[in-house]
Amino acid sequence: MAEAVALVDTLQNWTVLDKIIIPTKNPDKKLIFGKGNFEALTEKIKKLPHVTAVFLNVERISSVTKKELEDAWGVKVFDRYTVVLHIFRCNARTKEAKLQIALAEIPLLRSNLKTEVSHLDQQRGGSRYIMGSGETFMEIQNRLLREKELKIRSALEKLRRKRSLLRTQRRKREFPIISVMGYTNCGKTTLIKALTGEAEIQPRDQLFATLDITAHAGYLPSRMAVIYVDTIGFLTDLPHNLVESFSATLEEVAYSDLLVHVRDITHPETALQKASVLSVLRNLNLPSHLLESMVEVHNKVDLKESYEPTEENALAISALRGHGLEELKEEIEKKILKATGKKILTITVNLQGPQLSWLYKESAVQEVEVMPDDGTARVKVIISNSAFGRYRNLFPNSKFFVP
Ligand SMILES: Nc1nc2c(ncn2[C@@H]2O[C@H](COP(=O)(O)OP(=O)(O)OP(=O)(O)O)[C@@H](O)[C@H]2O)c(=O)[nH]1
Ligand SMILES: [Mg+2]
Repeated sequence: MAEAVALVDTLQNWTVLDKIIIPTKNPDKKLIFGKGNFEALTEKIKKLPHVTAVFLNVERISSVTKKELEDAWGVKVFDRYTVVLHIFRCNARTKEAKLQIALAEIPLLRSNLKTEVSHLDQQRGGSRYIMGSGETFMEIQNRLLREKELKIRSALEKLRRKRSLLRTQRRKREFPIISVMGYTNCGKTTLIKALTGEAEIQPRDQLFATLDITAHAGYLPSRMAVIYVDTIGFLTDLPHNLVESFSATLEEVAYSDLLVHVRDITHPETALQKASVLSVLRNLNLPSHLLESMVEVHNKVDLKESYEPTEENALAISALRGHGLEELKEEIEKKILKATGKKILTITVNLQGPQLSWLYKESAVQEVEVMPDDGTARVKVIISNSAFGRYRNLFPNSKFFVP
């Protein structure tokens, strides 16, 4: 119920006047309430003079049901899908987010069309051809929708290619990619802001504040540069594959080196939220090591007195107050090194030799400490196992140690 209210409150100028919990039957069925409940509900709605809409907190209702309820109550009726879409519409800033919303609306338009046409047909008896075009009204509308959909898809495809290009470039430059994901409003954006120190990032106390996937650079304790990817929040009972913004998030998740799962442990339904996120992830056929290495973060601990995670391996933090971030970075670094098959080493090189320039080319040099007395330098590098093997073949007498 709290979440349903939060969804409505996220929309400007919308307020909840009254709320009620009643059982629903199969939402695919035309009648989703029992007769008695339906009558009680109708009476309740009629008694509220200022009500302008009814929000049924179910995944989706069919357009037939929607029409029937709207006729009975004389107000608009929304389900989770339409409310979330509306939030998206209000929050969309970029071209991509706007296109994604337009695409997510197509199935709604299509099912509305069906209801509309069946009404027309009842009125006029059977389908008719429009002005000798050889197409019925339904066929024309369907064709227009199809054309619209194709246009949106191809525009989105262009943007997606751009994103995949960026991804390839990130890969080439060997920045490990860390996807920060979790339920909506759990603090993903706040955490990325804290980890990267990027001042322009704006977290908001709102469901679906973030609608675009963005990448932000940050540093781990050994000064390894990484990319944090901010993603769209999850929500229970939503057809995630239908909403393209989610698909893009899920695609991005599959390409990362590490997943960080942020949880708002102050939320009354935090356990349910976790289960919901994990169940979407499990259905994605992600490489199993990504799921196994996932870092679970318990956020907003500043609001709880002396909080201790019950889950093993979970890290307690406050993204807002900056608690526990050093431990989190250490943990991320450990897992990134493992995932990418890299190690951090300090290698002693002779400054007269070619070692240093070789290391600059083949590894990520973090620090160079020159020893003026003997013409050597200690070079701290992040290097892949294979590159280090080659280094040792080329320079067999080299000295190195793990810092
Ligand atoms: N008290 C407290 N509030 C936090 C903390 N982290 C985030 N918040 C608040 O939680 C709200 C949501 O934060 P965001 O970072 O926008 O959350 P998000 O997960 O990016 O949300 P969406 O993009 O909407 O899915 C904001 O009001 C934050 O200030 C925390 O550690 N402590
Ligand atoms: Mg966000």
